[in-house]
Amino acid sequence: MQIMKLLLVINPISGDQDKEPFVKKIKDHVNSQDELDIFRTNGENDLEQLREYFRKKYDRVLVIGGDGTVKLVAEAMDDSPVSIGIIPAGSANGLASDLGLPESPEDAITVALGSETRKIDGVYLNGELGLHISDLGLNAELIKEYENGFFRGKLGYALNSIPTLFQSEGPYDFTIQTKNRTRKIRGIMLAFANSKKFGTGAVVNPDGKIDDGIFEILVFKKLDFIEIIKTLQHTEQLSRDFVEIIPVKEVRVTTTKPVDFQVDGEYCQAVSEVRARIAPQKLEIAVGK
Ligand SMILES: Nc1ncnc2c1ncn2[C@@H]1O[C@H](COP(=O)(O)OP(=O)(O)OP(=O)(O)O)[C@@H](O)[C@H]1O
Repeated sequence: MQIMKLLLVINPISGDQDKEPFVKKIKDHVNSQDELDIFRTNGENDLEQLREYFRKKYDRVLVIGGDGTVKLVAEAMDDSPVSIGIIPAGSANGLASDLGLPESPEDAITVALGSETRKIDGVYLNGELGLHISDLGLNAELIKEYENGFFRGKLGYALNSIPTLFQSEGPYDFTIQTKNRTRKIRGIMLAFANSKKFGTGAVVNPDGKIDDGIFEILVFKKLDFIEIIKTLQHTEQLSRDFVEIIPVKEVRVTTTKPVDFQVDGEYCQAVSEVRARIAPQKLEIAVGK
């Protein structure tokens, strides 16, 4: 029998839930001869510490956390060819939901250790790797408030959202430069979307595919509750008065004043320029038994 070398990366605080029951289930699942290294994130110098782990060759990296933790692992492993198994345990889990990964811990562990894998694209944004959806404007403002707020988890996000929605500094004037064209569009938020839906399940980018070698620029022009409900129902075309969609491989977005910016649910800082380019087939994720 082949001995597997596994690295388990756990974010102890994501999604406000205890991860130890997951660890126990994983230990029950793997063979007793398998090597299992465990790293618990501390939120301070995780990237440097994880890079040390990747001096060793692993057969699979298992991640218990949200999108931010998957992104951390992807950055630490750089171009190492090992595939990642995701056990979703964040407040929103956008990437896992986009990939159709199971929500129940038992099924997620089976898939995370399974043999069916899928390659996905990444997007470099000002040199930082994003895997899911990053944005400038309203959603980044919400994430900033959430990170500064007292509550975590979905309820925390909702509670922190309310004041921000009324105090948002937008709309913003976005200048979007692609190879052949420069456009100026006013909106409350501009997203760089590598996939279809937000972690909440809202389908904001109906044509988005996480492995097609392109990403979409989405400019949301206004807060329109009817259109937001359509995104939750996944059915209808979204109106161009609500969102404008531009497929790109490379783009430069500038604003007249600094705008809050987030990558995969992690607040970065306010910026007035984002240069983004696709990184095709960047990561391999376990998606089936
Ligand atoms: N031990 C820790 N203490 C405090 N913060 C931590 C710790 N470990 C990781 N973090 C922080 O957790 C964040 C990443 O969380 P992650 O995105 O995985 O989960 P989440 O925010 O709950 O979920 P989601 O991104 O799906 O909404 C990073 O900002 C990281 O710095």
